[in-house]
Amino acid sequence: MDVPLPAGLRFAKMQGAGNDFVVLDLRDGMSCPSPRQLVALANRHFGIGCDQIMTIGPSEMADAALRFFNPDGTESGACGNATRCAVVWLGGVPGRRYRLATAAGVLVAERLEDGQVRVDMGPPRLGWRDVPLAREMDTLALDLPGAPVACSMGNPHVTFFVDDLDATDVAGLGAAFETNTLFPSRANIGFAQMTGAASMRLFVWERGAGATLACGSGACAAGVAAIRRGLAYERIAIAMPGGDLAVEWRGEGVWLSGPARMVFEGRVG
Ligand SMILES: N[C@H](CCC[C@H](N)C(=O)O)C(=O)O
Repeated sequence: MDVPLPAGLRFAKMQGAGNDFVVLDLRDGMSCPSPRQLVALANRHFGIGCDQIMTIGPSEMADAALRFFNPDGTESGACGNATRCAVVWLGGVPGRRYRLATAAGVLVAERLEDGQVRVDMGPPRLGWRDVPLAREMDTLALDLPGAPVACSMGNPHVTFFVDDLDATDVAGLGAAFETNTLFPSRANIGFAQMTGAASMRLFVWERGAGATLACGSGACAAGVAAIRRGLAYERIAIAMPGGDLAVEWRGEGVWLSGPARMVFEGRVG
């Protein structure tokens, strides 16, 4: 890891349910680090360390434009927890609706009176080409062991329903399925255990990041999967290792709610 870090780069460290982010505000003209520098900044030993880097840029059609980069340097079209953190960074005025331009579309988000932040992640894309899959298949039960459910939230998600999450090899199975040839863009792999008609436990192995303490778009995908399978109704409480999220889906946009916190601000040496 001999990539020189961009000296003087100002950043913020934020987290949502333990999913942690380096936030780079480029709206005042600060240049975006190179892809190799982004990888170095995300490294937890040689850099700042995070699950994703989020850049916040100017936008003519929204309050800001967001981009998301995994620690392996790949860019994602969606990142639910980072999007929620962006609302806090932009001021987080309760009751104000923030419009955030992303590769998956312009999302609407707001700070709730209890301090949590919720975002409309847009509708799930349920077709096999949307995920995307390498060949035509029913996304409600993929032709894979465990017959998982697939969708896109602007990024590809596959959700397995398991009886005992603690007995599930999340890292081994997650890494194997992430790069399965059925997923030409790879995939985020979720493992969900229903704990009631309106609740589940969820672990996610993230594409390009590995196991994280929470995954916002993964929670949306798992909630949609449960509702499509008839395992839950419109709103689901989702307990993840780093904290609790909530997902609501009534057939249109998927609303993701949860905590979003500033941790510290810093400057690269
Ligand atoms: N690793 C994901 C992006 C981050 C998703 C997650 N952190 C979230 O909150 O949605 C991907 O490559 O699609």
